[in-house]
Amino acid sequence: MTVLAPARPARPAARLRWLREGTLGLIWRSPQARTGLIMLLVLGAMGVFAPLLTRHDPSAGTYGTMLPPSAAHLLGTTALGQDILAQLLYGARLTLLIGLASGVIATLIGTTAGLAAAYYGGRVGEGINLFTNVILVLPGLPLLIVVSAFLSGAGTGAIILVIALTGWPWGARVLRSQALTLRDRDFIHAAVMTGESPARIIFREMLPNLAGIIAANFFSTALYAVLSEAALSFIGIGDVSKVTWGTMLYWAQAKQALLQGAWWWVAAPGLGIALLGTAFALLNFGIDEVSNPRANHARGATRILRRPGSAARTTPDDGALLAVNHLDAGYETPAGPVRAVRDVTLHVQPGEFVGLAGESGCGKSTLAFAATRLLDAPGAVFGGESRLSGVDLLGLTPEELRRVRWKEYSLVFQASMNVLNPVIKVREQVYDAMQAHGVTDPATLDARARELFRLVGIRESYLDAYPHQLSGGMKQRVVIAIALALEPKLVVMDEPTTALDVVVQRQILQEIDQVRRRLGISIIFITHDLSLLVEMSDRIAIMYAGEIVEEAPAQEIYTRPKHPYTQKLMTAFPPLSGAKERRDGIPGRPPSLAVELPGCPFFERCHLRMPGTCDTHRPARAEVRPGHTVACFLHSPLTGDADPSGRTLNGGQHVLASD
Ligand SMILES: Nc1ncnc2c1ncn2[C@@H]1O[C@H](COP(=O)(O)OP(=O)(O)OP(=O)(O)O)[C@@H](O)[C@H]1O
Repeated sequence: MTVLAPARPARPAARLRWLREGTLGLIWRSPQARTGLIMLLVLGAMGVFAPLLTRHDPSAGTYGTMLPPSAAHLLGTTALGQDILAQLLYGARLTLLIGLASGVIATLIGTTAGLAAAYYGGRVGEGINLFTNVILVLPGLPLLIVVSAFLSGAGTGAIILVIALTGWPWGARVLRSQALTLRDRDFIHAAVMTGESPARIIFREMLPNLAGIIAANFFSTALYAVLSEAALSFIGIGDVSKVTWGTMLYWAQAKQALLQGAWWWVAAPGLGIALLGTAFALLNFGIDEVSNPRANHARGATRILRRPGSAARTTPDDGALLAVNHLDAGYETPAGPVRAVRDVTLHVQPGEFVGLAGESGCGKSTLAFAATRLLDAPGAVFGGESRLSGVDLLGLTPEELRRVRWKEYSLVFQASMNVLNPVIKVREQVYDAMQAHGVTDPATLDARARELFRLVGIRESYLDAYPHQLSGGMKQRVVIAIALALEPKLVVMDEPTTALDVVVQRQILQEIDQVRRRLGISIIFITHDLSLLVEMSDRIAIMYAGEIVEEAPAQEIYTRPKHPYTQKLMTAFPPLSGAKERRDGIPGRPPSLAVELPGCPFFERCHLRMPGTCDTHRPARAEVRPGHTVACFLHSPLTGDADPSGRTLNGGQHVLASD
């Protein structure tokens, strides 16, 4: 018997980034964290190389007392005749040691407690959580003072321990809440089901995903430790015979430095602590930012990184509702840009149903998101334009975009049903989009919601249900109803029914088609299922490796596919009727979108390839019949010289070729 194992769910990208780039690599990418790291290294070097940087002994009181800064004593001297620069340099050692060691211990305790509380849940989890909360609500400084007083005379180690023992709960709380959301992710369920031990799941599966938060926690605890040490030393708790920046402040205060005008005695350690605190804070914020790039990225604010001159390559709209012209889009990665959409031109006429098909990873979703300005970081548009009713969406301000979005065009994704808020009635959620665009009359809202539900085939009574009372198919219909609420001119549907069973899928698709005809809206429908598209679409565009390699009316592509890739795709799906046949699929894999190819991207897998031509020149899209274009040298003759930029040979102009 063959046992089919379910595909292992993918681990989140955050983890992969930490594994690939490492902590230092990510720190270096954030200007804040980079500055913090450089400051920390400089302060650390001061401590390490103190004997080389000063010839004075920090403890020896052999100089004049309270001397102001001079060439002999750059930062002046103390009331006991010690050189302040020497104290500052040597003091950096213990100050940093206390900060870093306390940070390490507190981070270890906090990480273990937070992860264990989240992973075990139940009584164990609650117990750990309760203990964490108790420590957290105890006022920090008084607790530190009490514990330190008990341990007075126990030395630097005791100070480190005390600070670490009072500094871990905040990190534990943050980590617990992050780990709780992680615990419900598919890849953790899969790890549990495959029998991995709790320790392995916590440390191998969960921990790397939380590396960014843990690193940020570490630096915030180190900051807390430095400030706490300074505070404890300042009030005389701790070992004041040792030189730290905190004890320097203690002695300055004890000898009334400021009252006697010796400001330099206070300024030097004060500045040191401020710089060290700033370094830790910058590292904390910077790591938080790079480990969670979405946190600082406004939704819908797709980055437009057009190359100079790229917008000038406008193609006439030909009355199209949506005119995507020479669009270049993709992702900015540390290894360089991934060009997931390459010089794509696609026009959608009013009322038209355009299908977009192609293998997984060929750039269909990136095209849909970039054209509608919904591509989140690290995604970006590198060039081209996307015009809706003549207005370039890529040039709109966020406010202009907000007004257009949902009213002029809307989107439905594969997992759209998950966007429904489980604790808000469906009716409210249908009203939301309409209210955001100025429809506020309750009677109008109610009538429109009922009409929408009838349109997508759901009983009106479900308007007052909560999402959890609906099946997956019904929820997806609700989302489609919401997408239609303002009667947009265009709806982009990215595999909207893939998560549903085939019967429900077919019903929903038929309803979408009816609604489209009734309302006269245009639809871009993305799927891997070419046979489905042939049934539904007016026109189909086939994408491969970020490019549209063929585009034609649906029946034309079905009966006369020209591109070898389309031909292979057509035969990859079994027919609905007739004898059973073995399907071979398409051997090989699509090329990486991170590299530029000199020739046709399908060359390696093509059964009709022409070495010397297809691997060295880029085929232009040529019109082989009215409305049918193909990018293949079997149909578009090789003309002119190869373009070193790797673009089409004829600048994207369609060449007429014989059928
Ligand atoms: N955040 C990202 N960072 C880097 N590359 C990415 C990112 N997201 C997607 N990609 C790459 O962009 C390419 C296009 O992905 P896209 O999701 O647009 O393809 P698709 O055809 O819609 O695939 P599917 O049908 O599986 O959704 C893929 O090669 C993918 O590896």
